[in-house]
Amino acid sequence: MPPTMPTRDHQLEIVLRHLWRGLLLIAMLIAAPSWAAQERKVLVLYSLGSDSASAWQGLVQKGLTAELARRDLTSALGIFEERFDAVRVGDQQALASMEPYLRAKYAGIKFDAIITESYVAGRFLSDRPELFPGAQRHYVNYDRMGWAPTDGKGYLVQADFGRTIGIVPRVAPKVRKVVVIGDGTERMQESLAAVRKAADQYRRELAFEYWDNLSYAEMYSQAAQLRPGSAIFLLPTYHDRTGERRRPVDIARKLAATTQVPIFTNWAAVVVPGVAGGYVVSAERIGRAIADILMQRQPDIGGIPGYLFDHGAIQRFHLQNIPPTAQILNRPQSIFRQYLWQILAGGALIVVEGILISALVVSLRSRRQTLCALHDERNQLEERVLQRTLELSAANTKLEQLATTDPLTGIGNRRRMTEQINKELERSRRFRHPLSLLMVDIDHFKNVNDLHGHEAGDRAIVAVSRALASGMRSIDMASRFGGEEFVLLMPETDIDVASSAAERLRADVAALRIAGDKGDEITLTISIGVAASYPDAASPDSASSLLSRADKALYQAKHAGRDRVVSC
Ligand SMILES: Nc1nc2c(ncn2[C@@H]2O[C@H](COP(=O)(O)OP(=O)(O)OP(=O)(O)O)[C@@H](O)[C@H]2O)c(=O)[nH]1
Repeated sequence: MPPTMPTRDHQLEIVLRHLWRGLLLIAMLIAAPSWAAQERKVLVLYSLGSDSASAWQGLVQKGLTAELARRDLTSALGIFEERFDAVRVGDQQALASMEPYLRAKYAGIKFDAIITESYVAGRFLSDRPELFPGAQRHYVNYDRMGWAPTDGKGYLVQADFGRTIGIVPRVAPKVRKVVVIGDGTERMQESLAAVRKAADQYRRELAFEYWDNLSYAEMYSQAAQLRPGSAIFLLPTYHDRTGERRRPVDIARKLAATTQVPIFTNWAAVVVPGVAGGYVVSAERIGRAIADILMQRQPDIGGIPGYLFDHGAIQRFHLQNIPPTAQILNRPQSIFRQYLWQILAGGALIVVEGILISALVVSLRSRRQTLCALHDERNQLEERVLQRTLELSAANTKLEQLATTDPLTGIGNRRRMTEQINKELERSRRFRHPLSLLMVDIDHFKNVNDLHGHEAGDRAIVAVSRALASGMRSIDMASRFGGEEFVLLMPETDIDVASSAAERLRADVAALRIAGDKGDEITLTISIGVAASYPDAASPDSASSLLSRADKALYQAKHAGRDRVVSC
């Protein structure tokens, strides 16, 4: 049939339904805190014990506390809980002393409501209408299909054995035989009857065998012999044929370790690692339903059963077609999920370290660049300073040279000669050598200037200076001491050698022929006064005393007629 468009009435209905849900939600949100504020007093009666021996009770409690925590009611003072511990001590023993105990304990408390967790507690309350008068009664029941209370509100969790059996051929299509494990108790037989009825519709594809009258030893031994193609459907049994009592969860564990075939069940608490699972009643959801009743909300009883499977068993028995709504237990976490926080923390650390290292690298690089720039700058500066120093030194040398050089002849001037005389006197004293000094003066030079002009006079002075300089040893020194006057210094030379040298020089100058301006030739003569200083003399010479003695000798040479050498 083709889909039809919603009518106007239908649309209105949808809007009203949404509006109603919204109002209900607001009312519930307001109700939760007001419940706590008014502090209703509610007694929850459990059929089961509260210790670790009861896996089922543990899960119910988990669901209840989780739901209360979600509603922020964990610390509400008005919630009371009592337990019959029916499984461990037996129904009758559990019931026997509960009434006087409750009457005595809660004599001063008026409960607003009593909630029973399952049949034993429910039957106890239902059989005692005078207990806790005025309290509303809520009966949660998931194990006795044939019983319904008349004095309060019943919440029957429908055990759907059709679905619990129907899931077997769906997930394990090769299974041909299902072994149903139960016990001989009245309650179990009631359940087994329902299972038989449900199994009827699968009798063409599955053969059923019922193990409800075996000892535990027989059960495990037979289970070990089951071959692939079979499956076990384990009901929550607490007894064997001999009356021995064991918890369903322990039986399930032992069976899972013993048999080679998948184990299905209708109880969430039995789905331990190795048990396949199935369509089960969830104890945790029963706990949440009790919490809802406690808070005066409508519990989701229909949502209590659901598909639940063990991941390991799915793998081991290659189960397929698992319903998508199924809850999968013991699924191994991926390495990523397992170490998510460590990975995130490690990643964050790496990022932070990366940022720090980058900052450090940037800072180091910029520091290095700054240092390089500084280094370059310093090098350039040092180079410039060196250059300037060299230039200055060269300039100083030049200045010094200029200051001590005669510009006309290029030989040393009076200043340089005076310094040199002092140095050589010092050396002469230290090395005990004689030192001779020659004072040379061109004769009648005024006439040269007058006759040939000043420029020719200059050329004559230069010619004499060269003749003197080239006529001496390399360790001797010539200087122009004044206008046409020269002083020659001869280290390590005594008066006789100096006089001979002077004679030779005088002859050299006399041999000079200097070109005049008019094509004529100029000839010159010189007069020389020689003086010598001896280190072991009675009174050691100074520069001026040595010069003075040579000057006197020169004066004598001039006075004696010029063009001659006089020693003293
Ligand atoms: N052309 C030239 N003449 C100079 C220079 N220096 C000094 N004279 C001249 O040298 C002459 C020196 O003359 P005097 O001191 O009288 O001595 P003289 O004429 O040489 O006579 P005696 O020394 O007594 O033989 C002067 O006329 C100076 O002008 C110079 O650099 N160039």
